[in-house]
Amino acid sequence: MSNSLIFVALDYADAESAWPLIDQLSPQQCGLKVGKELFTSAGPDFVKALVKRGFKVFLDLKFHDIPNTAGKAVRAAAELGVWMVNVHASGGRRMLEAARDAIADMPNKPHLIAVTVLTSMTEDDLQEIGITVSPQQQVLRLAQLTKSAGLDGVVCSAQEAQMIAQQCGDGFIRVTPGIRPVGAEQGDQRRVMTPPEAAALGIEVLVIGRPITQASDPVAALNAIHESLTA
Ligand SMILES: O=c1ccn([C@@H]2O[C@H](COP(=O)(O)O)[C@@H](O)[C@H]2O)c(=O)[nH]1
Repeated sequence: MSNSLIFVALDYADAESAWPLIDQLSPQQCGLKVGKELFTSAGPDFVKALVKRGFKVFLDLKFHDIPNTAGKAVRAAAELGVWMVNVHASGGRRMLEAARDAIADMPNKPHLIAVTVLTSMTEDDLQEIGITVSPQQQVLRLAQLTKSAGLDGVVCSAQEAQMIAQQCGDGFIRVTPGIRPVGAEQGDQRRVMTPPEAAALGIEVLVIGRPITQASDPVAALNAIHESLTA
């Protein structure tokens, strides 16, 4: 049996388009990830409705701003009752610490994690923005910064998950998008892995969007992924 949680990335244009799938899901099957597109159109009340239904919600807004603004945004996100919120690690130590401090007094505070290197990015993409190390090296640098700033974990690709466990220790949450079942379209993702391979690494959270949401039968696609983890 796999210990990896699957979060379905609800990358829909609006709440109306997202509800038909949500209505067929249960909190025992998966968590739900709400990103920039759906949050911008559906807003905080939609997120609260998912929380009220008992789902673990990952509010994936990837805040990246000056420390004061990022901290206040993280606090506002946490007050929606979500399970996990995130910022970009490249915002730097003071921003990460401001985000951490902004929710420190909350009794049921969400997990606070930081994005390292987007799973869509390659070494060439990093070069173009002036980062002259490999994605792996940059992920490690940002994961170590995130850990030392007192956050709970990182978003990385599954390809870096083992290295992060070795360097940052058990209990540091690894959240991995870029998960693609065999035969699924890669799309814009570049650093990818299949669900069984990722689960075998003990990755805590697998984020899966289009392979589920764009399948002709999304619930069957999710069930097939679950079955592939235990096969
Ligand atoms: O590095 C990152 C950080 C976040 N994401 C998000 O995860 C999902 C992936 O969706 P797929 O359809 O399975 O590609 C999407 O919401 C991204 O915004 C990421 O892919 N990589």
